[in-house]
Amino acid sequence: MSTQTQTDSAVPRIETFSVDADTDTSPDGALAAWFEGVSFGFHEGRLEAEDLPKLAEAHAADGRVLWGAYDDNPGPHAWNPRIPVATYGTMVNSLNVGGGKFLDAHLITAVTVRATHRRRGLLRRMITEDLQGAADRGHALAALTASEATIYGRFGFGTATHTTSVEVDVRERFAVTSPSYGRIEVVDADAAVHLTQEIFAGFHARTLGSIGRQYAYARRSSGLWGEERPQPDKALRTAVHYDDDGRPDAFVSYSFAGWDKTPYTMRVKDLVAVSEAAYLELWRYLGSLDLIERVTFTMASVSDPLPWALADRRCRELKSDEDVLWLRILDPVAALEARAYEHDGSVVLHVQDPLGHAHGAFLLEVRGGKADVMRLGAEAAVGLDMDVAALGSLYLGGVTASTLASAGRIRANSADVLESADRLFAHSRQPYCITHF
Ligand SMILES: CC(=O)SCCNC(=O)CCNC(=O)[C@H](O)C(C)(C)COP(=O)(O)OP(=O)(O)OC[C@H]1O[C@@H](n2cnc3c(N)ncnc32)[C@H](O)[C@@H]1OP(=O)(O)O
Repeated sequence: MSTQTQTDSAVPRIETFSVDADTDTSPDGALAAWFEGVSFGFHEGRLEAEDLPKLAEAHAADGRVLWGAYDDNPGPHAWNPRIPVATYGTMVNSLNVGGGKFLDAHLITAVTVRATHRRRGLLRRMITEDLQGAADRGHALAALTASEATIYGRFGFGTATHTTSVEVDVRERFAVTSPSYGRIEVVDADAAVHLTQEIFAGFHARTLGSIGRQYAYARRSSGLWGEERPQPDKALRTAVHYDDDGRPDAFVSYSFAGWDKTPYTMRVKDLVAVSEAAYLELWRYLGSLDLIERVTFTMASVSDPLPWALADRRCRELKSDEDVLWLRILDPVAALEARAYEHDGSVVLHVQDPLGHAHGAFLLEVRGGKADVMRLGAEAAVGLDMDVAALGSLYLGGVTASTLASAGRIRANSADVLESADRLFAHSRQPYCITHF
């Protein structure tokens, strides 16, 4: 499928296409040119022709829609004009919105604009058109993971989940004190590709804020594919934890940083567990690796139980806190009715949205954990007033209305309204997303 929009030949022509079994995967095809555009935008190397069929298979499996902006007026010696000067991609995957509920999210990825064409409104053009399309197709929200935190707020995205980066000293003083169970096995890549998918499915089903994973993930987490290319990553090892009944309930994939790096370090690439107990078992395993002095993990939960399970909690050093999921509410009625609530109550929200999708006043009423949301007239009394990006941050309960009010991101007409909004949006657990896309 391929569609074109507009145009006046002075501005790049935008084309969108999807990938299927018939897509040309030769180095001269539009798909290869699109990948070259993405690689250029993220400062990666040129594409290897042999990788194209596998990359195409992955993009087809994800149901991605690819956007390219083409400059039809290139200079005399310009790089191949078939390579887009801007790229953009979308796909749909599920977001866990708590209480065993899921919402299909419109995911945005692969956003690049070539330096020669930047700051002329190409991103704005693509994202504005795309968000309108997603809203027209009935998506209640869009999501992305951002390369820089300064880009997407203006388009209505707010940070909704965070992870922490930790370094753990696993020398003699390291000991996990929680009760031990089950067993660990090192598995080969072919088995790992299935096991990591199965374990992730268990994690996704129970974890607020989790986004379903794209096709390449299990291949990269198992070492069948590397990070840069769909070729084996021979340095990556995968260990799986099985419970007492032999069911796989956690995996970790990791690689050694090398003998020239001290302290000797194991880097966790991916670590997924269906329960806290299984998570701690993986740490017990990582702590048992001979010759290793330090383990690094960049995707720990902000409510990580590890320090509380260590004999010496100072073994775990917190290095940084990073935003992961950015949410953009497109339809406040559908989005707010879809999520789970742990407390009853009601609040009137006034939402400012420069793009219009979520603009308006809404009464959110929760009874018996079920939400009803009604659109009100502009004259409705204000409870909370916020822009749509703040609503995206509030949506999964990763930050409270009070904190956003303290930061000047929300205005409340009384302390009582803030307090009831805090209760209404709160989840007993912090949202945790370990999918980058
Ligand atoms: C979901 C993802 O894929 S995240 C990956 C994003 N991509 C990258 O980081 C790759 C490197 N960067 C780029 O390719 C480009 O600079 C992009 C895509 C970030 C921006 O593309 P452009 O076409 O230059 O953006 P555009 O001209 O439409 O700018 C729109 C607005 O965003 C602002 N903006 C754009 N990029 C940035 C930035 N990096 N930091 C701060 N503001 C930015 C512009 O100033 C403009 O603001 P305004 O309209 O409010 O005045």
